[in-house]
Amino acid sequence: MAEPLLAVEGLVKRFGGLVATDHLSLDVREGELHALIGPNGAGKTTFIAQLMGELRPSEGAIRLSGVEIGRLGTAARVRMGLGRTFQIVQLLPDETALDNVALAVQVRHGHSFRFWRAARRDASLRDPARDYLAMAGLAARADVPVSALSHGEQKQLELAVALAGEPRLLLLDEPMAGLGPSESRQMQDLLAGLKGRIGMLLVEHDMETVFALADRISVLVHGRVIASGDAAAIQASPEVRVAYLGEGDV
Ligand SMILES: Nc1ncnc2c1ncn2[C@@H]1O[C@H](COP(=O)(O)OP(=O)(O)OP(=O)(O)O)[C@@H](O)[C@H]1O
Repeated sequence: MAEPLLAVEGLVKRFGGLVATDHLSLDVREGELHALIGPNGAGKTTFIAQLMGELRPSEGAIRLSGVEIGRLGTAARVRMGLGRTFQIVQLLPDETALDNVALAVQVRHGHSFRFWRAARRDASLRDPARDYLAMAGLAARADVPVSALSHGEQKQLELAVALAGEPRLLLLDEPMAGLGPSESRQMQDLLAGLKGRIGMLLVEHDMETVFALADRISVLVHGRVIASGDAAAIQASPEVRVAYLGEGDV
């Protein structure tokens, strides 16, 4: 069988006596959207931080297309095709939407921030940046400063910035957080459009979104994956009902 895009095996993270990640194993296949759900404190943020190289695991392996990346720094992982969006938006508020994406294109090209002012008018950065904005549904808002964008548009812009890194695997940390119903629908459509092209690991509390989008869902409780399967299997799982979703809520 082909190597999955992401393979995590037996990952453990201890904080003193607390086991925040408890022998966690999961994989994401090429083009798959795999959702990770779990109650507050289950260890989702800690897991993403280990995938990105922001936290060093205590034990276990993380492989990207078969290559062990668990000891690499964040920048090296990004160069190998890892990308992420954040729970709380991390954008340059005074710059326009287009400038934020063009800067991400420039970083991927390996240029230093020092040349940013000169690069601002560089078509080789701005043309691809417009394409990423369009992929995130923001073509018409290119020249608007971030601070004047709605919260939903800022989340879309974060997606465009992440896409500018040309990730093979995109970690999405609560992309629906704080969005209204129509903004949520738009974000759902955008993510649905990326399926099949980019592997995605989606951490999300919004169950409607998770059940609508995910090819597979893994349920994390106290740092352990207690169930993994498609939406129907997760909704039918007695362990999930008891441990997480609450009897009768699904
Ligand atoms: N740096 C740290 N030192 C000690 N304990 C930590 C640290 N980071 C996280 N924890 C603990 O690890 C556990 C998992 O936390 P984590 O933030 O990963 O959960 P989560 O699933 O992301 O929660 P939420 O949905 O609220 O974001 C919690 O018990 C938390 O208190």
